[in-house]
Amino acid sequence: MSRRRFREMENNLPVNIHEYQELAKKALPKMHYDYINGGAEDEHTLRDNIAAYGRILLRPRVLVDVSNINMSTSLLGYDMPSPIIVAPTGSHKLANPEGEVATARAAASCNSIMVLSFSSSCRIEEVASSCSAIRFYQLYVFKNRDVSATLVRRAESHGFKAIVLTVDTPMLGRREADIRNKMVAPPNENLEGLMSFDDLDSTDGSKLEKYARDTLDPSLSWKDVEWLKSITSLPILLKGIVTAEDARKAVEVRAAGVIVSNHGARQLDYAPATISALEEVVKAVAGAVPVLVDGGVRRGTDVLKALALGARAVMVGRPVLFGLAARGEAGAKHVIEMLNRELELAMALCGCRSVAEVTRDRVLTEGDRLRALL
Ligand SMILES: Cc1cc2nc3c(=O)[nH]c(=O)nc-3n(C[C@H](O)[C@H](O)[C@H](O)COP(=O)(O)O)c2cc1C
Ligand SMILES: CCCCCCC(=O)C(=O)O
Repeated sequence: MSRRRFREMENNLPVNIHEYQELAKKALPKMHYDYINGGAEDEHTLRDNIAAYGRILLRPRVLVDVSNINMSTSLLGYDMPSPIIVAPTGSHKLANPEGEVATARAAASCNSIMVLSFSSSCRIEEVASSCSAIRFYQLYVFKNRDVSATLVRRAESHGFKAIVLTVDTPMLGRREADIRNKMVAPPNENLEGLMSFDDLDSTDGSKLEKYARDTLDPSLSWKDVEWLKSITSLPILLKGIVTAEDARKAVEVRAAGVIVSNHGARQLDYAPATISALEEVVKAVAGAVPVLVDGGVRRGTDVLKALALGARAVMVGRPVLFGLAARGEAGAKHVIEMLNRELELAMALCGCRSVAEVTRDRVLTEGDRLRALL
């Protein structure tokens, strides 16, 4: 590439996640963009996941020497240069033909942990051999438990370091854009030889929803965490918890971590925005295990707010897919880098030199403002 062309591209690089979203919308067929961007039913929670961050204000402290900012932290004993992790999202080949392999390389080049989705469009083995990095594997439990168990064993034997069990999806949420578009997901190559999907074509509506209805086990319950423990020695994080009651149960069943998530508002509409549910969960867990959060993180300041409310790390879903759709691996990498740089700046401007200094008093929540009026 000529130096001039390179400079042109550099000058036109998106400067924030919103611009990546615009580019992704232009780049993708409507069915695929709607699948990635959409939420369940009225999309109330989808809007609120983002809006709730906007209702939290920052309380910066000044005249702190911030010439060195250290964003590093650790999770399950693994050191991370920043608390930003790639959330599990299915079917990356919808965004880019290289799929999860490109995303894995992008995350690895930022030393960021990636959680590979059970609904990955690339094979576990292919992702594992594409680059070396710490990776976790997200699990759905199918009616046919052998299928899920086989994938867990494959992930474990290919070096994945933890299982993220998604607990908010006994059935797929009602995503009306997908129904209208008759959404078809690319084949999950990991399931080749394990199951067949003959009658999906007969469905008039979201084929993804039909596939989920046929496969996901709606009887999954707390006792099944024991089953999962019996088939893997990896630590298990539970993803999709938004209440103190369930957070306490997660600790009781000895989960290694809790992820406050509403599945990017794709499951139960009118579930709370995750940043509004975070503190309740953090208090209930009382330091027993790390608490992560995802949903609506679009800015470094959002990450800082989540850390201040007790999150050990945050996961980002759609932003990485927007980057991938817009510019492939380079775009996904740029998205992670941009969020890291924004977090660094937010920490400096708030007078926080390390994540340990991002304390509760750096944020003013809606609850704080209401309590101040009493
Ligand atoms: C296109 C898409 C696919 C997703 N696929 C999965 C999945 O396979 N497994 C899972 O546990 N969560 C899945 N999620 C939810 C994400 O892990 C995460 O909770 C959510 O994207 C966070 O919200 P954000 O997109 O606003 O960052 C998916 C989300 C999106 C947008
Ligand atoms: C096996 C069920 C399909 C899951 C589709 C991926 C997903 O979680 C999503 O939110 O979309």
